[in-house]
Amino acid sequence: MSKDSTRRREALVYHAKPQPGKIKIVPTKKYATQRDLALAYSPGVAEPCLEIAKDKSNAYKYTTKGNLVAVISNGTAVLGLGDIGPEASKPVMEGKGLLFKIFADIDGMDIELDTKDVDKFIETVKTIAPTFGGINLEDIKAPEAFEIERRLKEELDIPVMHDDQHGTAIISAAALLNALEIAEKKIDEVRIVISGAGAAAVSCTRLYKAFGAKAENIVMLDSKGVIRSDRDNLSSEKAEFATDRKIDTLEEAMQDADVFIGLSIADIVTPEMLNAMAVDPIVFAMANPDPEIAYDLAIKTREDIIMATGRSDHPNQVNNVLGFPFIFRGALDVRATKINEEMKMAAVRALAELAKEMVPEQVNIAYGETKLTFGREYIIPKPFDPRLIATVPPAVAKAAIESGVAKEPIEDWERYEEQLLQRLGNDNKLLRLLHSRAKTNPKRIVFPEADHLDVLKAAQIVFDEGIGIPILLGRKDVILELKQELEFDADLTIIDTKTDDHNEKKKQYAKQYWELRKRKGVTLYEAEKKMRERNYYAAMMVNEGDADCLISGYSRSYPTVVRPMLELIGKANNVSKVAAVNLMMTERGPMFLADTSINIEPSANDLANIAQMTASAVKLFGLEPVIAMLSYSNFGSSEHPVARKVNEAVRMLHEEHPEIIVDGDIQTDFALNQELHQSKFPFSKLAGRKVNTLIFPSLASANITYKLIKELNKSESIGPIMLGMNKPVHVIQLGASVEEMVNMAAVAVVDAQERGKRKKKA
Ligand SMILES: NC(=O)C1=CN([C@@H]2O[C@H](COP(=O)(O)OP(=O)(O)OC[C@H]3O[C@@H](n4cnc5c(N)ncnc54)[C@H](OP(=O)(O)O)[C@@H]3O)[C@@H](O)[C@H]2O)C=CC1
Ligand SMILES: CC(=O)C(=O)O
Ligand SMILES: [Mg+2]
Repeated sequence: MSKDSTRRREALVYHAKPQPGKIKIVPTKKYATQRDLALAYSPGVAEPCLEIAKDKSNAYKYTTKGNLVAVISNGTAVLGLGDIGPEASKPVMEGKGLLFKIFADIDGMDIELDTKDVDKFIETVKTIAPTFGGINLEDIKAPEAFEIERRLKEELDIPVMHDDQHGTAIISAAALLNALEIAEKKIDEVRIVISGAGAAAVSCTRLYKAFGAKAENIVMLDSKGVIRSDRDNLSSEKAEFATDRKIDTLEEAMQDADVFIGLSIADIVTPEMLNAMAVDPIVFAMANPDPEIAYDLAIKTREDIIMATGRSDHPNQVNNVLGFPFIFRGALDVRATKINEEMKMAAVRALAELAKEMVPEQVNIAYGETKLTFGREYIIPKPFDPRLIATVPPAVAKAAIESGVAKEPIEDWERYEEQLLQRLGNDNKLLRLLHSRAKTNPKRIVFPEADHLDVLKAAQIVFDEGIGIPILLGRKDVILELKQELEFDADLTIIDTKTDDHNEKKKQYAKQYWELRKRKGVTLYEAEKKMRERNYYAAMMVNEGDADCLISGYSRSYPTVVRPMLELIGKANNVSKVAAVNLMMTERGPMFLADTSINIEPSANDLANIAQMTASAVKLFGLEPVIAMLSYSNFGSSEHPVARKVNEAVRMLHEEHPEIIVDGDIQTDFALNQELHQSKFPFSKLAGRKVNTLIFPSLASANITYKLIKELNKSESIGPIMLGMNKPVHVIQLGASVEEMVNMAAVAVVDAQERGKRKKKA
């Protein structure tokens, strides 16, 4: 199957499963008891109603209004797909809802209107506006988009922004300022070609002019060609950018141009046109999903190009996703009545400056880069940059206050920035980071249970996403049948360890296994029999370097899967006992829990080792471990051997590993509640820090806790991740979900990468 059709199928399944669409509404208040319900609804609900009736602004205090943004479209200019109708625009609008949430913790509600009539559109939005704190207009075609936005801005007292106009303008202006700096060109001197004269193009060009671009250096084109001043029937927006030059085509316009801005349609720029541009040409081909010229073709054509597209799969994504979440966040937080020019310019400057600062390692890891630095391939921050939330909204909010449109000015900026960072605490960026990191250097990964549908599905995702190259063990006929059913036609190694007796490797593995265990009562015949078992065969593959890593355990009990790993691969040289950690995605952020699976009653020494190994695992995820050694006691308050053992483990860790941030013995609530911790135990190494790792005094307590969190909170979890093994082998839970297996595969691949790096260094 071609890459395109795979992507198409993947996109459709993504939207359809496990439930149709991308967002849902969930309650934020308790609703367990009759009393809760009497507060949530009648009679209690009448009280906030009356307060709001007295003063409308109380809606911000008692309802979702202040954090709710409507994403409204009529589907007339959906991406670069054109007028495909309101229903067909819904996936894009839901997508914006998702982005609002994950990047800025704003609730974005999509609304699709079945009308092309400007007055009716405006009237409808005005009628529903009391519900919302802001209005994001989207994918409405020009020229209607201009009037709709202008009038709504005038008539509503909440921020209204047509994102295709201003979001795009803000991001592309920031990128343009930086690209010009790299090309050592001046904005008031460069010749700019704008392809497109719609909502996005007009607004972008206006903003470039506000930053100094000269009207006489600009040529704009629409579907009919160059917009010349002598052309008839130009709309007022097009007339604003009409040129006196006597040229008609894009080809002519591109001659000696310094900058090309594409906000039109796919594939209209040719290599010849790029070759006609001036030295160090700046090309922003922003049509979505396919740019005006494909990235690879452009790069191949001009070595000196500074190239950006609207897509996430190439360097320099100039896409309004970098803007709208953060611009609305800032506007909502000061209850701005508008998003004005000052706020837009502030966002441009904040974005442009951020690109020049040192990039945090977390961002390098997320994008599989060694070291992103300001330059041709990094002119604008990446959307997953965690600094955006603490940089752009404060800049926008400050500009709103200074320009007099903020109803609730912020006073404590430090506190505001802290609150902004906390908003991102519970998203699953850690998983994104893990997957991106795996994709930078995919490894050969054995799936010993590939004849199970879900395991094969996981292997398919691992392969399609570029996380790893699966090696499939199991009944060959079943695997082939399932592969066909899944339309998984990648050409992968399939090994049936039971029937494949001519397999030379199998004989070789049997011999090696026998060599390893012949003095432990194993005969060659038994060794040969063992190699018919997939988990033994798989472990042997990793041992012999025929695979880089393995995950198993979907269909077999934990001990059955762990045994061959321990027998054949064993623990690493510097480790006294292996252990296991589970990563849980909780409401307060990611939490690592150990030992959830291996050491039933760890000694003080074992606990210290577990903490140390867990600390290394936490670092694998790009986080700094802050470890609480849990107990039912606090800092020696109990003399019971269990409490004393934890206390002793902490003493050992402090002595032998002063670099690790760890303390205890400590009760769970004191460990997790920063204020409580600080007030009672200010001497603790954990005081003032957010604990992200919990080491339990026994397997029972760790295992019970992680399963409780998983079931009660429906938290996503990864693990148990094996710690201290000699090779990257990992065990999944019996009946693990496809997502869990894919995540574990990513862990195994990253684990293999890290070991590879360490080996190289040594
Ligand atoms: N990367 C990003 O963040 C963003 C990208 N975009 C992209 O920009 C494009 C336009 O969006 P938007 O402004 O909202 O849509 P509009 O419908 O408002 O504008 C489309 C414009 O493209 C022009 N056009 C069509 N064909 C050609 C052609 N062959 N040559 C030159 N111009 C042409 C149209 O001309 P005419 O006026 O004659 O009809 C019109 O002016 C889309 O591809 C969209 O995906 C938009 C917003 C953000
Ligand atoms: C990104 C966007 O808003 C568009 O292409 O329309
Ligand atoms: Mg759009």
